[in-house]
This record gives sequence, structure tokens and C-alpha cells, in this order.
Amino acid sequence: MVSSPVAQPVGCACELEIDVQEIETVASEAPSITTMQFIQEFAAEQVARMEVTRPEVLRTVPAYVAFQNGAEALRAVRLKPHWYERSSMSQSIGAFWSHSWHGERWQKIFTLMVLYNGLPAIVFGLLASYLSVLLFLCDVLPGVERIPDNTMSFSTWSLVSGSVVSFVVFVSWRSRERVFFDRVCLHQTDQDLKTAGILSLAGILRQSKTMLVLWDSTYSHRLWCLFEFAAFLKSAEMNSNVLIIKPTFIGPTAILTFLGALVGLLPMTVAPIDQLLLLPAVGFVVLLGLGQYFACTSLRSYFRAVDEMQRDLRHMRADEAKCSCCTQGHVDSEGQALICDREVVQECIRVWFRDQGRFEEHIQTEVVEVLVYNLRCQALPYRWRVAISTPAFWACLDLVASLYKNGMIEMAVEWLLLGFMLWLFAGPMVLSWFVFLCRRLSTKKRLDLLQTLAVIFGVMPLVVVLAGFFVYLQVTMADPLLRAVLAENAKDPEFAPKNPPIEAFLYCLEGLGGWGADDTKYLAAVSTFTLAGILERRGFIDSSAGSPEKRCRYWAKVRDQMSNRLSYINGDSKPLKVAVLGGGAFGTAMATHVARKGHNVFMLLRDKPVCKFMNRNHINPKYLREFKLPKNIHATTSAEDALADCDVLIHAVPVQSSREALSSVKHLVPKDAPVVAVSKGIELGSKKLMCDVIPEALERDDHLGGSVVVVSGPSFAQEIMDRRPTSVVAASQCPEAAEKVSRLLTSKYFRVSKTDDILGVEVAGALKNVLAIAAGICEGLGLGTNAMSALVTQGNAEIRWLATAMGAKPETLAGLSGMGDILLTCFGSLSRNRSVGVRLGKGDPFEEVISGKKGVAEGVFTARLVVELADEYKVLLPVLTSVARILCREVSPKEAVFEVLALPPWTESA
Ligand SMILES: NC(=O)c1ccc[n+]([C@@H]2O[C@H](COP(=O)([O-])OP(=O)(O)OC[C@H]3O[C@@H](n4cnc5c(N)ncnc54)[C@H](O)[C@@H]3O)[C@@H](O)[C@H]2O)c1
Ligand SMILES: O=P(O)(O)OC[C@H](O)CO
Repeated sequence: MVSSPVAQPVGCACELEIDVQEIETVASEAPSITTMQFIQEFAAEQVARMEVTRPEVLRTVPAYVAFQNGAEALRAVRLKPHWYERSSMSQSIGAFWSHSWHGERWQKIFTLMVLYNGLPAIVFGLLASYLSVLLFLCDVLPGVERIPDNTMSFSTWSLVSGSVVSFVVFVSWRSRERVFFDRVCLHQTDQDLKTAGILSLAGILRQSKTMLVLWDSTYSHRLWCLFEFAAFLKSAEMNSNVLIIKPTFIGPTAILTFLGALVGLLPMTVAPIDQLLLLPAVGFVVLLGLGQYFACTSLRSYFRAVDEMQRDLRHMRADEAKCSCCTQGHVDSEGQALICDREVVQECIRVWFRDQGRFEEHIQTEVVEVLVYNLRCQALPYRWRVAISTPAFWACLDLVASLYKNGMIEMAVEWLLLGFMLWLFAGPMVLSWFVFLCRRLSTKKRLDLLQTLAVIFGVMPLVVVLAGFFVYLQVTMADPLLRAVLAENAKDPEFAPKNPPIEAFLYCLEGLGGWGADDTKYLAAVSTFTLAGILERRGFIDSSAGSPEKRCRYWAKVRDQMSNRLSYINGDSKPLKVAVLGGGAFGTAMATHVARKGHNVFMLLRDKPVCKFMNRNHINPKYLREFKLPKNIHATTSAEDALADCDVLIHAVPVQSSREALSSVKHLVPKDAPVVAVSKGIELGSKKLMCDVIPEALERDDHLGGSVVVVSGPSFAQEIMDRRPTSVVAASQCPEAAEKVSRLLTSKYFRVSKTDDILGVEVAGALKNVLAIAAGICEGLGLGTNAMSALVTQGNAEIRWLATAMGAKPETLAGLSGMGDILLTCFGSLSRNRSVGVRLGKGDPFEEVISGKKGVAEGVFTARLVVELADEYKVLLPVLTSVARILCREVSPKEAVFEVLALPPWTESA
């Protein structure tokens, strides 16, 4: 005779207990069956009715209770009676948690937390990020400087506040959804209530809107789990209950991937910009190398477990499912008999499905299908993937706020769109591709490492394709610079892109090179050109349009655009208004160079038809006609339009006309705009240099040279137009003006050094023109290279003597504006001063040479002053003064040469 309750932990973690004494009497009336059999039949009958035996057993608990005290109720091995007090009677149940107590408990806890706390965590994280960005924009929260020597202020608040708030909400959110959680809702010590609860399990399930199956590989082997599943299927025939199946591993995986994204993105919002590629690259490798490895191995073993479950369930037999009573031989730890849960469950199944065979067939077909579909295809649904990608959006929001605050509105909008796309589209897509690959490569355990690596590298092509797609979208839809280049190229048969998306993508790769650290730049440049080469050979792009020369010009064009970006990043955050006075060869070259850097250029000309032609055809009809001008050059005769509010004025009018040209517009030139002087000469009469003429003409306070920056050095206008590498020096007494001008002019092929020796730079630039005429005469006379070299050496010494006597620094004369420009003009065939000399040397009359000359030869004017200056500063200048004498027709070129040769030799050290 069994005299005590039957205590048995079962799948739902409770004990099926029936007061045997109470029903012994009933059993004695039916002597054909044993008491045990009777109890089992009685229990089965109760359960199969799918009703609750007493109203108070229909209980629920807010979901957050399960997470209290470190998720004690989900974690602890020993059951605690007071848990029951946290539950209360309820009419309806939000979710019935169906799970096995034999799987990983922590996995289950994290998955439940993600299910119940994940959404609020993300929502509050987003709100926090919006709010912090708003406070940053209102100057309440400070920014960080991420560009060396630049005051641009960056936000890091969105990512930081978003993640901190998300974490806090995730661990502390109290979800009030009413759930049936067996450990809390079934009484653990009151045997009556406990028994009633267990016998009502199917009824409770029937009252539940949802059955949440927390699946792990032990689930489908446990008898009570199968029972709950069967009860759900039965109740679904009567009610429209919803089944949700979540693998328990998914919670920790989602949390780890989310954290991985955070760690990987953090450097992108806090690291110095010039380390931008390097640091995330490290984060990326760590993330991919380690994060992906663990995520991949766990996902692959999960899919293997699902496959195994599918195989098992296809041959599932309720008799073989595990239950603790059978494992314990139906005897508890105190030696008392236990009723067999299997008998009870099997009896229920027989009632619900008429016979066990039908139930098993149902499980083997439809149930397997539902389970497998949910576990294989819905393992990481879209909502979860979006949540995991949220850090990418926070990081973009930081960038958006930084750009917006620094006035780059268009780029801010661009990045906002990009952020949304990364968050809602690209991130989820990469994750689902990753899960797909894990699923496809999960079948065999053999070659495990190889398969894991195949998944990791298999994700790369999609990342590259998506990056290319975004880059394409960004540059073609949102980037006005590239849009303009592509549109312009499309019209120009010489540069028409064969495949705009691919070429836009290459353009951006090139751009990445501009943004990164030095070695990354190099890498990006090499890979771009390699890629371009491959694509070109395969016929996807046609950047060459035939000749290598054209190809160079094509990529030079692309590089121009990128150097604009680089200069933005370096601080020229917004395009400047630049006015250019003088529409000759050098004015056109400087205007073109600055316009190629993306600035708005206004050329102030005197000739209306020329302006009209230039604005319509983007060609200067008078100078350098062979070059197309950028469209952001506007030619005008209105001094007001050109000069009002200009940030910088470039002065490219010949020296002798400079005072007149500047005085007529002096009231329009903004007082704080630096004036870049490129004219090389000395004013006749006053013997003044441009650094004096300009402040005087503009009536500027000549403190710090009236913000004049003299730009000089070997720089032919034509070669600048042709994007040939050029180095010049910017000389100024005003460091801020020199810095501004240097930033304005610096590009990948235009290097600007700085000096404060403005006098040395100007005197050298003016006198080298006189020497260039002498060199031309030597050439015209056909005196040969020996004579030419001796002449240039002598002339160089004379320039040094006079310039240092006037106060120039000797090192300036050895630099770009001295030696550099002497070499260019004396030996370069493009020099106009030299070509005047060549014709004189050949015997052409001076008037004829000058009247037929297109473009100013400043040396002709400067030569006239050389004699006076030699007298004034007491220096002997035989070569330079003989040029003056030739021009005044005092001597013929030939006589002058022999006069110089007749001079006594002097010591080299002089
Ligand atoms: N051409 C070069 O390669 C080069 C290189 C470096 C420096 N520079 C210097 O730049 C200066 C200009 O040279 P360029 O080559 O352009 O000369 P240029 O002869 O080609 O052009 C001079 C321009 O100045 C304009 N001009 C003349 N008087 C004017 C006035 N009063 N008001 C407004 N415009 C006026 C002319 O109309 C013409 O368009 C020179 O001092 C030269 O030494 C020239
Ligand atoms: O053509 P030139 O002789 O005026 O020389 C141009 C320059 O000064 C180049 O630096």
C-alpha cells in the first residue's frame, strides 16, 4: 500500500503529488486495478480535460519577477516556497513558458532578458542618444577634438549614452507582462495546491495567449516538454494560441554581437581622424577574428543540434522520451513509490489524439516542420538583427551631429541617411548572411576550423558589395562633388565613364586613402589602382580612353576631388569665396587651381565679352585656351560681385599696373581678407615691392604687411593647369594669413612652404626675370651650354649680393623663390622673359619683340631699376646691368657678352 505522496520532479519542475489515502477508498471499490494504476488514470483524466481544477491555480507573475535577485528563480537548483507569493490569480495568461530544466540555465536567462527587456533597452538607448546629440548641438555637452591642430568639435555622446542607457535599462527593466512560470506559479510546499496546479497544467496552457518554447537540445527528449507541446497543439484546435519558439543560445549570441559592434565602433567616434582607418581596422580584426569565430562555432553547433533534433523527432516515440520517474525506477530518495508520469502523459495523449500512434505521427510530421522552420529560419529574426545593428546608427548619429555643428549640413544629411541604411538594411543583411552561411556549413563536424573560416571569409564579399553600394549611393546621390565630376565627365567624350558606379566606387577608395593614416593611404592608393587596372582590363571601366596620358589626366581629375575632401578634413571645412584680380595666364592658373579644390572663385576682368565667353564655355579665350576651366569659376566685370565678402584675394596683375588696379577697388576688398601677391617685380618710380604697393593701394594699416602673402617660386602657369607637381613658398609677416593661404593652395600636386622673409622672396622673384632675359640672349646668340651655365651662376651671385644688401636672408636666395625660380626661368622654354631675350639675342629689334609679345615680361621693367639699385646699394652687377643697357640699346647683345667676358675674374667666395 502506498501511503505517502508521490514526489517527482518532472519536465515542468514541479512534483506530481496526489493524496493517495484520500482515493484509496475509491480504489478499493475497483479491486481489479492497483492503487498506482488508479492514481495514474485519475490524474490522466484530470489533465486530459484541459481545465483547471481550482480557480486559484490559474496564476501569473510579471515577467520581471523571474529576473529578480540575479534571476534566482531561473537559476537556483533548490526551490524556495516564498516564490509562490510573488504570483497572483489571473484571468488570462500572456505567455506560458515551456522549457526544459536540463539545458543551460544562463543561456535561458539571457534569452528571456533579451525577449522582455531588449526592446525597451533599445528604445531608451535611442532616446538617450537623440537627447545627448541635441544637448551637444546646443553646446550643453562638450565635444572632443579629433583632428590635430583643428578646432572642429566632435560628438561621442550618441554612442556612449545610447549604450550606457541601453545597458542600464536592459538589466533593470521591469516587464509587467503576465506569464506562467512554473517555479513561481505552482506552489512548492502545499501538496494540495501543487497537485491541483499540475493536474491543471493543460487547462492553464489553454488559457494562455502564447506558448513560449525556450528550446535547447534537451527539450525534445523530455517527456513533459513533449506533453506541453501536445497540450498546446490540442488547445490550438480550440483557441487561436500563438506558438513562439526561441533557441536559448540566441540571447547570449545577440548580446555578444551587440557588444562586439559597440567595441568595434567606439574608436570610430573617439579616435583621432588620421587614425580612423587604423584603429577600427584593429577593432575590426579583433571583432571578426574572435567575435565571429565564437559566434560562428556556436551557431554552427546550434544548427547541428537542430538537425539532430529533426532526425530524432522523425522517429520519435513517446515511450522513449525521458522522464525522471522512469530514470529513478519510480522510487523517490526516501524509498517511496512514485507514480509514472509517462503513464499519465501517454493516457492524456491517447485521450487527445485517440491513440499514441497518431500523436507520434503528428509530431514526426507537422510538429517537426514547425519546429525546424522556427529554429532554422527564424533563429535571428529581422527585429533582432536591427537591434544588434543599433550601435552603427548611434555612431553615425555622432558623426551627423559633428558635421552639422561644424556647418557641413549637406554631409550631415548624407550621413544621417547612411546611418539609417546601415541600421535598418546593411547590418541586418550582413547578419542574416552570416547566419545563412553558418546554417549551410553546419552539417559536418569534419574540417570544423576550415568551415568556420569559410563562414568568416564568406561574409566579406557581402560586406564589400554593400560598402560599394553605399559608397555609390553616397557619392552619386548625396555627394555634390562627385556628382558634378561624373556629370561633367559624362558629357566629355574624352572622360565619359564607361561604368559610373564602378568608377564612383574607385573614386571613394581613393578617397579613403586620403582620409587614413599614411600607410593606410598608401594601401588604399595601391589597391585602387590595382583594382582599376583589373577592371579596366576586363572592360568594366574605360578610364584610359586610349592613351596612358589621358588615363593619367582622368585619375588626376579624380585625385583633385579627393584632395578637396582631404583639405576639408584638414580644416577647410567649407568652400571659401576667392577673388582673383587679373585674368592673364597666371590669374587663370591660380583661379583654376583653387577652384579645383572646391572653392568658389570669382575672376575680376575688364572685358565683358571675355567674361561672357568664359562663363558660357569655361575657357579663357585669351590665355591657356587649351584648358577647360572648372565650373566654379565665375568671371565678372563687377568688382562688387567679385570682391564683396571674399575670404581671400589673389592679385595677379602685372606689377606696373597693380597700384592702379587695386586703388580702384580698395573700398570693396574686405579688411581682413589676406591678399596673395603673385606678381614678380618692382614698381618703377617708387622702387617699391608688392608687399608695400598692396597695403598702400588698399590703404591698409601696414602692420604685419597689411596681410599680404607673397607666393613665389618655380611655377609656370601652364604646368599648374596641367597639374604638374609644383612647389612654391608663401612669405608673409602675418602668420595667420600665411597659414590660411597655405591651406587654400596646398593640394596633392601643389606644395606650399612658408617663410617670413617677404623681402628676400620678392627681390629674388623680381631679379630672376632680368637674369632670364640674359639667359635668353645667351641662348639666342647660340653661345652654348658652358656660357649659359657660367652666366646663370654669375647672375645668381649678383642677385644674392643685391638682395642681401637690401636685407634679404641668404637662405631665401638658395630656396624656391631664388635658385628654384632662376633655374626654371633661365632654362625653361615656357618663360616669357627668357623668350624676350632669345629674340633679342637672335637680333630682333626690341620694339618688335615687345609689341608682338603676348603676356607680360616683368624683367623688362625691373631691368630699368637694376642700375639704380646697384648704385644705391653699392654692389657690382655686371650681368644684370648689361641687360638694362641692351634694353636701352646702349650696347648690342654681342657687345654686352664680350664686356662681361672681359671682366677680371673674382674669387668664388665673394
Ligand atoms: N605666367 C606665369 O607663369 C607666371 C608665374 C608666376 C608669376 N607670374 C607673375 O604674375 C603676374 C601676372 O602674370 P601673367 O602671366 O598673368 O600676365 P599676363 O600678361 O598673362 O596677364 C596679365 C593680366 O593682367 C590684366 N591687367 C593688366 N592691367 C590691369 C589692370 N590695371 N587692372 C586689371 N587687370 C589688369 C591683363 O588684362 C591681363 O589679363 C606677373 O607679375 C608675373 O610675373 C606669372
Ligand atoms: O614666364 P615668366 O618669365 O614670366 O616666368 C614665369 C615665372 O615667374 C615662373 O615662376
